[in-house]
Formats: sequence, C-alpha cells, structure tokens
Amino acid sequence: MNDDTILVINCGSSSLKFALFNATTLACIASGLAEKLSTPGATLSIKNGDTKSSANLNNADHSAAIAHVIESLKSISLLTKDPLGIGHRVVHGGEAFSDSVPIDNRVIAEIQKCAALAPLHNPANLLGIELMAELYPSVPQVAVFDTAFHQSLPETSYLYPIPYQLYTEHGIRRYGFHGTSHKYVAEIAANKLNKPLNQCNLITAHLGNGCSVTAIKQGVSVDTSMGLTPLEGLMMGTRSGDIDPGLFEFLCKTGMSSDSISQMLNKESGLKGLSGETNDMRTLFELADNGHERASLAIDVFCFKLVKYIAAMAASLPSIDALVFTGGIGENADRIRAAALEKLSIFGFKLSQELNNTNGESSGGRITEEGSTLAYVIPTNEELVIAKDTLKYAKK
Ligand SMILES: Nc1ncnc2c1ncn2[C@@H]1O[C@H](COP(=O)(O)OP(=O)(O)O)[C@@H](O)[C@H]1O
Ligand SMILES: CC(=O)OP(=O)(O)O
Ligand SMILES: [Mg+2]
Repeated sequence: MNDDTILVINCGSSSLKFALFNATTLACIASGLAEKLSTPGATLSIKNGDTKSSANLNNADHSAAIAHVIESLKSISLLTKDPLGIGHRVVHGGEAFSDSVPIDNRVIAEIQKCAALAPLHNPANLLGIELMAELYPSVPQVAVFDTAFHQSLPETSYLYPIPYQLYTEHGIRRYGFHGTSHKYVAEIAANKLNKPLNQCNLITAHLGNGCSVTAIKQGVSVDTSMGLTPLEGLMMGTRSGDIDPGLFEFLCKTGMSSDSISQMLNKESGLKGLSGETNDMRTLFELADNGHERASLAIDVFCFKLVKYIAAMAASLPSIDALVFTGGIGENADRIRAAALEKLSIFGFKLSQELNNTNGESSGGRITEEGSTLAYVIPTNEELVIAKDTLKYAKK
C-alpha cells in the first residue's frame, strides 16, 4: 500500500499506543498497543482491519517497541514509505500551548519544563518524540496537548486558594487534561444538537482509566475536574482523585516517603485500591455480580464521585444542553450511566433503560427519554483529532 499516511503516537510510561491513518481519507488503517514495556511480559498487539495479531516483545523498551511497530507495519505492507507527518499526544503543555503545534527545539524545551508538573506522562511523551525524530528526521512532528482545550478556564476555576505566588512563580494552578477528548465529543454533540458549538452548554464525562468531567459553556471549557496534575477530581482506575491534602502529612508521619505516597495515590488507589482487586471495570462488574462486596463498594464510590462532580460542573453553566459520556467506561458501562443519571434527576434527566442498555446505538447516542434533559454516549477518538491536527502541518 502506497498511500500517504499520518502516524499517531501516544507514548505512556510503560506503554506505547499508535494509529496509522490514510492522509487523504483519514480512515484508520491500523492501530495497536505495546504494553508492559521493559518487563518480561512486554507485548505488542496490532489491529489491521479485521485482522488482529499479537507478539511477545520480551523486555523490549520504548525504543525497541517502536522499531517492532514499524517492522510489523512494513511486514503487512503498511508504512512502506515515510509518513507525511507524525502526531504525538503530549499530556502537559502548561500555559504555553492553547493549540497543537509543530515540534521544534523551543517546543521540546517547553514540554521539558512542564515535565515537573506531569512526571508520569511528559517524559514518556518526549521519549516518543525523540525516538521518532531519530527514525524519521525529515518528517514533520506535531504535539497535541491534553491541556490545550482547557486554556480557556477562568481564573476562578484555575486558581487554587493557596498563596498567589505559588501560581505566579511556580505555575501551580488547575490545567485540566483529556482536552482532546472533551473537545472532540463536544463537537459531535453540537452536531447532534444541530447548533454551532459556540452556542452549546455541555457537560462531558471522559471515563477511561483516567477520568475527568468538564463544563463547556458556549463551546469553551470553563471548569474541569483534573487539576495541576491528572490526579485531581474523580475516582479513577488506579488514581484516588480528590483527597484531603492533610493525608499527605499524616502519611509522612507514619514514615512513608513522598514517592511512595505518590505511587500509592497514582497507581494503587481508585477502583483498584478500594476493591483490592483490579482497575478494570468489566472485571469489577463480574466480581460484584458474584457477591464480592468490595468490588460493589468500589463501583458505588465511583458513581457517587461521578454524580457529585457532574453536579459541580452544572454550577458553571446557565443551562445544560446535553451531558456526554465517553471513554471505555462512559461508552460501555450502561450501569454506571444508569446509576449516575438516576441520582441526577434534579437536572431533569430521565434515563431510557432500553436506549441505555444498547449504549444509544439505535438513537444516535441518545440514552434519555423524550422530554428529558439530553444525555448521549459519544465514542471518543483522540487519535483522529491528533491525525487531523498533524495533517495541518504535513506537506503533501
Ligand atoms: N464493556 C465494558 N463494560 C464496562 N467497562 C468497560 C467495557 N469496556 C471497557 N471498559 C472499561 O473501560 C476502562 C478503560 O477505558 P479506556 O478508555 O479504554 O482506557 P484508557 O484511558 O487507557 O484509554 C476499563 O476500566 C475497562 O474495564
Ligand atoms: C491525562 C490522563 O489522565 O491520561 P490517561 O487517561 O490516558 O491516563
Ligand atoms: Mg483511551
């Protein structure tokens, strides 16, 4: 296959997601995931149309994994010539970026500066950029930031009530994340509502492994649940979300180091921490159905936090045109959506059980009854947004 392509890379701390798009049609040709990198269990799975393959990568690090990805794509006659452009998901762009940008040394330096604010994400994103620049030195690379869409937050939302110099001198403020996803589903929701986005008031709930909720007023982000880092806000797969900051001192006094507290809050908390089992919502449903009490408890706390945050987001809006669910949980977990909407009847939501059970498939994503405040399921596609933004800077 000799069509022009755009390659999208989402380099995480121990994983690498990629997607290859046709640059003309923007159809996704192949996508995949290399995970558990730098461990004996490292694997690569690739989906190419209906064909799925997987391979053991045996301790491969990011660099070896990227080489495997490119080799594998070539072996199925894809990526036989250089891509037109390479787009990267970059989690933290601080206050420097309110849109996607072509990557140059200045951009790399800014991303490096933001690494202190996102130590789990930005260094991995930078590694992906460096590795691709080595492999394809003459191909334009573009950075697409999770934080960009939230640069419209007003001061009242982004400032923390702590000494003001911490903001001016150290950039400590709410930045917000998953912006690419919130923006994408907001645009689709506006289409469904048949209104320009700048006339839409929406609440978008991105519920994947990381979870965040955003209030979108007349098309722009005005409040969001994640903060300085992607740890604040909702309960997530392995992240705690909001906790009392007093917990930190308390745990320090028990002898825990700040690194181990951070590890606990980021990797051992959330659904996994409360259930004592897993961060995977599907498995938790199975466990709960078989009488596992802490799996049920973890699901209940997850729903409670979700409802609380959706209600908080409503405080920033004059009205709610629609609530949107997206991400692996938002798109598939009908019982989470049902539990949430049941508790949100104060905002006029009336769930249609029938539409909800099938993820709104027969109703263009709508899962509410006639006359209800609208709620939709809208599958996100961050990779497509990154591919589109990359194409803007890739010369044909
Ligand atoms: N059919 C399903 N029912 C319930 N939860 C699901 C379903 N499919 C995926 N999920 C959940 O979605 C979450 C992963 O979301 P995803 O958006 O894929 O993650 P990531 O943030 O890593 O991209 C997991 O908790 C997974 O269990
Ligand atoms: C920013 C963030 O939380 O990303 P993810 O959901 O991919 O972990
Ligand atoms: Mg995802």
